[in-house]
Amino acid sequence: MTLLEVEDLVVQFYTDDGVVRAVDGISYELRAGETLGLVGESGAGKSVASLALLRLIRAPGEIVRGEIRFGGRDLLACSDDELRAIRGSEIAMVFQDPDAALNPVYTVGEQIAEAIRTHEDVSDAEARERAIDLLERVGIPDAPARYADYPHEFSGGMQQRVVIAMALSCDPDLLVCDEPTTGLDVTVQAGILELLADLAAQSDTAIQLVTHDLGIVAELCDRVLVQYAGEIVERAPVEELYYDPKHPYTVGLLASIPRLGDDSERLATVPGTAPSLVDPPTGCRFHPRCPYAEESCARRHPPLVETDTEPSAGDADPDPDPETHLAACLEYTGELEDGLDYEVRVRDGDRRERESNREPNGDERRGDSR
Ligand SMILES: Nc1ncnc2c1ncn2[C@@H]1O[C@H](COP(=O)(O)OP(=O)(O)OP(=O)(O)O)[C@@H](O)[C@H]1O
Ligand code: NI
Repeated sequence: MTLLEVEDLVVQFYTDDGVVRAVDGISYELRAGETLGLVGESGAGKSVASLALLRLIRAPGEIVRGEIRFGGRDLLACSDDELRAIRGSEIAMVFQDPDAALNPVYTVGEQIAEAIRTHEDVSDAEARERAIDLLERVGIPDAPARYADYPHEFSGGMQQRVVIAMALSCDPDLLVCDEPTTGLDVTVQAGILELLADLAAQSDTAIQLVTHDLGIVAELCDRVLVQYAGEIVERAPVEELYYDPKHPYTVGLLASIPRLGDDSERLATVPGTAPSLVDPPTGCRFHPRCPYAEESCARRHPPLVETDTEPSAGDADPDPDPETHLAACLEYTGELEDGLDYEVRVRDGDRRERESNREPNGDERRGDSR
């Protein structure tokens, strides 16, 4: 069942340097209970896209256009009151900095209990009991005693657990996590990720997860969106993205040979720099950095299309199946003359090597890539 549907979302910031189109016409959907990863290098617009879901874009920024349908309502058309009711009860957010999400003058227990009472008519005693249950559920040892502690009495990792407990207090349908473990040390990260993985597996809560970390994506996500310069350039189920990436930018990100189910692996750095969002490159925004760019790439903006069908130069055909592998590259509209030529080597946990070769003219040898 489709839970969230984003259509043609555009977010701009009005700065001294000009109009920054941080999110430029993205469309995607999220089904109940699934975990969707949003990856891409710094400045691609991942956080802005996530904040826009709850209309949390502040001046000098603005949502210029688009639709965000959630459970049948258009969040961009809701009243502020309606939106406030949805925020925290149906959609909850977890950001990178737990410190900023917690109020230093109240105990963590009070804050969680308060979050519960905001959305539900329960007695103080019941709110307290539920808050303690939540603290236990997110792995805070000695929860009844820690209820009365203040945020500064917790470590960063424990604070993030508290934030997640608060986010879960109203059993949201959608949890938006933006770099939830960045800044925490590695062992603490592992604990938080395990918690999120449990949540993803055990509850009906859908998760939209923004991260730089491909190891995290491999571990937690069902599907992945790759964002580049405000646009989605590839969309695929997680295994397909790793074993059979279709967009040259994704191939660049994966160049570090990520290992599925293995330790975290940061995204590789793609040579060149992220383009200006004030005056992005013409045609394909990735073309100045793309090893396969041809003259047409500077002229024609590639639509996000299915990668497995016969190439056609038509416009994007919105496919109702979110599992379909999509990429925005002229290769898939049949407009690239020489085709893509890359090799993806992925070693999985068993150390078996899988290869996927792409040769000029789109003649693809896949080996045992599936
Ligand atoms: N408050 C703001 N004022 C002006 N421009 C902004 C503001 N917030 C974001 N932007 C612009 O939007 C672009 C996208 O920012 P965003 O934070 O979404 O990137 P990101 O993909 O989340 O990057 P990171 O991985 O570093 O978090 C930035 O490059 C910046 O130019
Ligand atoms: Ni961000």
